[in-house]
Amino acid sequence: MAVYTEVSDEDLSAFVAQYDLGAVLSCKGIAEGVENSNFLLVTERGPYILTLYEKRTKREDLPFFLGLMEHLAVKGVASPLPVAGRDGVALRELCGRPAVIVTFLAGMWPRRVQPMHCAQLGEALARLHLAVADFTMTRPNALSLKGWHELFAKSADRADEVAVGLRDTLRAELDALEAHWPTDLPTGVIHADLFPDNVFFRGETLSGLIDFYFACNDFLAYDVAICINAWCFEIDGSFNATKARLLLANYRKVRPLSRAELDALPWLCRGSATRFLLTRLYDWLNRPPGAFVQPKDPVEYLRKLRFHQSTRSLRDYFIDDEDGTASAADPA
Ligand SMILES: Nc1ncnc2c1ncn2[C@@H]1O[C@H](COP(=O)(O)OP(=O)(O)OP(=O)(O)O)[C@@H](O)[C@H]1O
Ligand SMILES: N[C@@H](CCO)C(=O)O
Repeated sequence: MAVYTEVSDEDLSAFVAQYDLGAVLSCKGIAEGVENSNFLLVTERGPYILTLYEKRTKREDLPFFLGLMEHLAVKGVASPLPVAGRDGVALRELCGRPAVIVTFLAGMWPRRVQPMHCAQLGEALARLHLAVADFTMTRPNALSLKGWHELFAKSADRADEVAVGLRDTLRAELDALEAHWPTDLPTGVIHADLFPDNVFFRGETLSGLIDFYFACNDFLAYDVAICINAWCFEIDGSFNATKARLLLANYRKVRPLSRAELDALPWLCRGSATRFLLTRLYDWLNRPPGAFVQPKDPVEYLRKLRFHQSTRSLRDYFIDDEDGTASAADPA
């Protein structure tokens, strides 16, 4: 559970009094997420989400994130909308943290990802990429190559506490990524953290996307790679090619991927695996004492990285046709 900052009843009432939301009926810490402190806030006007932004969400980035959510609402992408106080301001302060109330999105994230979830995700991701094409604010990706090196430097000495040989693996992988990272693919605003717990479904239908706090400008295909890693592996670590094909095929129905983007996918997947391995490793080694949070397993992403490093790479699964179309053949 991620509640790093406790909010007293008095502070909460004074905070909510700045909005036209009526009185607070209840406020409970949310038992999910690792980045920020989230509360389900119920007022006389209904349910909302109260977020207090913690260490990794920089104050100066918040206008970009909130502006993006407002832009998405205008474009009809189902996602939370920041709520402004009576003074018209959405970004406020609570308990010494930047804080925002956003609208509540109904739905549940899928606990067991099925192929049909991946199909809908592919389409929603492509629609998101099209919807942000005219969003004018920008934010560089702080968690790309340079940021990975910085995270590695902070964790290298203790990396082998998590897995023997991890330090050498990461050093070699960062060198390989430096040599192979693409330079001129189509860019735009990406979600950059579209894991199953950030995609809501009502019944079997995708109902919305949340958690835009890693959104940034980067290669659009890198977002696809992040989703392949987050959605298309099974609990036993095996890659599910059916899910990946559905994700890609439905993405490409809305936003075609160029040959260059398809060719780059294996390296984008390795980069994405390295990115989440590094942040999970850092968080694992730097767990705040007493915080009500379950850190995510770094080794899960080490396994995904090893998969992408292996000869049975993505290319073998579906990037094998001359024209870049997905292949149906599974090279068993
Ligand atoms: N707008 C919303 N509507 C409904 N539920 C929400 C909303 N925003 C957040 N939640 C709930 O809070 C949980 C945590 O939110 P969120 O994913 O934004 O937190 P986080 O700390 O940034 O987590 P993550 O580890 O995914 O980065 C979600 O899984 C969801 O249950
Ligand atoms: N989605 C991230 C955590 C939130 O940044 C992970 O699973 O490592």
